[in-house]
Amino acid sequence: MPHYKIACIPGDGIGKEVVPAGQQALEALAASQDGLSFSFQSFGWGGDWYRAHGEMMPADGLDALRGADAILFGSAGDPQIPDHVTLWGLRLKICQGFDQYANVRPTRILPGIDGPLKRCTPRDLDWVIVRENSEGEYAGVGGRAHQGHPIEVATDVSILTRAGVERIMRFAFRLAQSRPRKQLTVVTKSNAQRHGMVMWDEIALQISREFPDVRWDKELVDACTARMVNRPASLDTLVATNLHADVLSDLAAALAGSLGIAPTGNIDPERRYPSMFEPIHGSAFDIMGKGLANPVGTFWSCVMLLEHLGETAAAQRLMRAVEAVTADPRLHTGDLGGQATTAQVTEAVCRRLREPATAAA
Ligand SMILES: NC(=O)C1=CN([C@@H]2O[C@H](COP(=O)(O)OP(=O)(O)OC[C@H]3O[C@@H](n4cnc5c(N)ncnc54)[C@H](O)[C@@H]3O)[C@@H](O)[C@H]2O)C=CC1
Ligand SMILES: CC(=O)C(=O)O
Ligand SMILES: [K+]
Ligand SMILES: [Mn+2]
Repeated sequence: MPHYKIACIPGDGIGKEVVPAGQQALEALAASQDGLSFSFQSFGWGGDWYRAHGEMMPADGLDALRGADAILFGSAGDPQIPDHVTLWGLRLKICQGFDQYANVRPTRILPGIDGPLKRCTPRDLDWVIVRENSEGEYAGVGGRAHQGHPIEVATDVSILTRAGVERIMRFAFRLAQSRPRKQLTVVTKSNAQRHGMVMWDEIALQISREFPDVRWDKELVDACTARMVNRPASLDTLVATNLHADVLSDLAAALAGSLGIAPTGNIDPERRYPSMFEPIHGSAFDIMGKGLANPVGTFWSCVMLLEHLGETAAAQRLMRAVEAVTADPRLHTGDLGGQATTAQVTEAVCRRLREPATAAA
């Protein structure tokens, strides 16, 4: 009988609201499916932990997570603490510590959601962005000197390694191959970034030869933003560097209706370590603590978590429950133009999950 240990890290801001919602959905799922069970361990790391202990998580915190089957994460980001301290002290510490090098970000226009593009139907927008999640612009390499002096200097050096690019390209081609259209767009900037991105392009070509059945093309990142808006149906799977994909995926989420619905998996494809699932959004300082956050991005992240565990039927059941709820505009939160609260949306999803399997399935 499958029993899964899930580590929950709500973190900061609306993470504290959406992660408990995700846990409730997983509990409702288990309660209504024979043989599926979870135990949850919650970690109070983040800004409050920093105020109490001077660090975002304990130095040996990764050891406490190592035995988990998966991690459900909220957000790192506190209005009183610099953003680079919160992000590097928690989320990136886990992503890098567990070498979760593939960040996977699916985007679709869910039923009932009115996207901002007037000529884009739900059939036209069905993307997965693969974000390199271990190096590139967010490698953390660089430094600052002579602070406050006129000669002050600061660098963030983008690092691309052959090993790092090969593994993310292989992952992206394989993912594209598993989707019906078998199509990959390699996002680049090899006109202006004339070293790392040129190697990126060369490795894409090399890896493409292992996947003769995948159709692929290359797009400069600036032009890619326009293509996402003007020709969404021409895209399917995309692969991009850490920074490029970070930006493109917020755009993708907005084009699908809201930042509040989009999910992420921070995946270790080799399964040496637990993978971590989270909504793509951050702490949302403007709405935190008010019970207004859209929990759909977290529910969808739970769907990805279940898929990663091989619980395909449960994943589909949760996704259908979420889609049934987004189809009802009375259950839309403020980011989607509605008035529903986090609790109302969560209760509606859980109610559907508790319905007899045939009705919900
Ligand atoms: N993975 C992580 O831990 C991330 C952390 N952050 C951190 O979060 C903090 C705030 O960052 P921002 O740039 O403002 O991005 P954000 O994603 O927190 O918010 C951007 C806008 O989207 C809205 N929004 C986001 N999620 C929503 C939801 N579930 N329901 C309804 N509305 C939602 C917010 O209200 C805000 O207006 C910063 O400290 C940042 O570093 C940001 C992105 C990811
Ligand atoms: C930090 C951030 O924006 C992200 O992980 O998407
Ligand atoms: K997040
Ligand atoms: Mn982001």
